[in-house]
Order: sequence, then C-alpha cells, then structure tokens
Amino acid sequence: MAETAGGNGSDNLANGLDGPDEDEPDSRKGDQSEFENSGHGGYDLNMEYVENGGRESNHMLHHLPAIDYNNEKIKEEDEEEEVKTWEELGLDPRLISALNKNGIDKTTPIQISGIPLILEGKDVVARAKTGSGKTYAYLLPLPQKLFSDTGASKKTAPTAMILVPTRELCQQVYEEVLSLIAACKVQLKVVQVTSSMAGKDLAALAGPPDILVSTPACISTCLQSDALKANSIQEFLQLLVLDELFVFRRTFFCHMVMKMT
Ligand SMILES: Nc1ncnc2c1ncn2[C@@H]1O[C@H](COP(=O)(O)OP(=O)(O)OP(=O)(O)O)[C@@H](O)[C@H]1O
Repeated sequence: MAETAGGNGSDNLANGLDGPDEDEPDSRKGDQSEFENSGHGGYDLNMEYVENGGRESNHMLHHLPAIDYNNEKIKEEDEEEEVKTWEELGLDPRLISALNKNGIDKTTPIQISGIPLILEGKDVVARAKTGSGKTYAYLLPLPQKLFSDTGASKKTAPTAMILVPTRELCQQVYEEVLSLIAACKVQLKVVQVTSSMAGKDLAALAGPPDILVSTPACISTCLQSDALKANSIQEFLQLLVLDELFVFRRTFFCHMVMKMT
C-alpha cells in the first residue's frame, strides 16, 4: 500500500490516461448465498478500498489505519471478535431501518471494523474476502456523513466520490446508494457518470452532486473537458472511496489521489 500511494506525484490531475480498462469483467457478483457461504474466516486479501475522510488526512497510505485481515490474523480475531450491532457502530437509525427492511440485521467483521473508523473521519484501507460486506462497510457511513452536511451553496465539486474500475460496478454501486438514500428519505443528489455516456449526460455534474459514482477513466475525461475542475475537487471533496483499489495500483490514478486529498 505504501508503494501505491507513495509513488511520484503527477504535475497535472488530468494527465496520464493509462487508467484501468472499464470493460474489464465485473468481478463483484456477490449475492446473498455467496455472502452466507463465506463465513467470517478465510479472508484472502482480494480487495481493498480507501476512504479519505478529512482534509487534514495524511496523503501517504502507509500511514493510514489498515484493516488488513489475512488468514492467520482472522483466526485470532474470530476468537476474540466482539459482535456489534448497527447501533453500536454508530449508524444512523434511518440507515439501520433501511437495512432491517432488507433483512440485513447483523453486522460483518469488516463492517464492525470499518464503519466506526470512517464515521470518525479516519482514512481507511480495508481488504477482505469477496462477499464479506465491504460495499456496505464504506457505503453506509458515506451518506450518514452527508446527512449533517448543510450543503455549501457555492460548492463547485461533489462532496463525495466513489470510484470503481468498471461500468458494471458503477451501475451496481450507484443503485445501492440511491436505494439507501431513498429509504432514508433524505435529499442528496447522487449522480453516476461513465465514459460511455454522451457529453450531455455530463451536465449532471453541474449542480454539483453530493455523491458522484464514476470510474477513474471517466474522471480523467471529465477533468480534461472541464466538466470537473481539479481545483474545485481539492476544495470541496470531503470523502473519496476507491473500490477494488488493487486495480488502480501503479496507474495514474494513484497520483491523482495524491493530488485530490
Ligand atoms: N451485514 C450483512 N448481513 C447480510 N448480508 C449482507 C451484509 N452486508 C452485506 N450483505 C450482502 O452480502 C452480499 C455481498 O456483499 P458485498 O457485495 O458488499 O461484498 P463485497 O465484500 O463488497 O464483495 P466483493 O469483494 O465481491 O466486492 C450483498 O448481497 C450484500 O447485500
């Protein structure tokens, strides 16, 4: 991880178009049965994410608190791990209610570890086995942190960005965010943009959204076309999620993150 974020900085956010292929097959097809079968052991370090929770945060990922479950460590944690409720994680009652309506009433280890840290505004790198609930681990705190955001009326960039490597994942995460926000009955503008969208669709970025779900390649295009402005992102972005972080390693995107945070 240190190597990933500690690489050479880029001089220009819009430079370096060697981003990941957005047509890469969607690796996340986790469904309920997959989740149930995964148990809480055997984490195989196959996914990571970063949440940038504060302007004062350190730019070097190796300084971040890391939730890093490997097979050996998870056994120890399984023995000692305290099961916590959504309430004990500090989750907003509206989100808990939304989860309960979908029959999700128990927390998973990655959610127990990650959600409180993210709510505290810490930067987090987390990895756990497919189907272990990582998406909710970052998705639940995100709107919650925006519930209390009175909304800077003059903001010119999204408050939160979720970046995923493929269009399929983008659509999937976008729908999950929309569904959570609808269930909570809060007014948050959520926008999805991908490289396959026509220029006129980028008009949705004007406004701008509270939460933007996109891909690195598309963000690069948006920066080049001025649909997004690097300076505005630096000023207004409060939360950044990189889902499937390993895909972004050694790409221009690492440099971009260094600039944006
Ligand atoms: N606490 C929970 N209780 C029950 N089901 C859950 C819980 N958290 C998530 N799920 C469900 O488990 C499934 C897999 O979760 P999710 O997609 O978050 O896994 P993931 O760790 O992100 O997987 P991947 O590495 O493939 O992205 C989803 O259907 C999700 O709705």
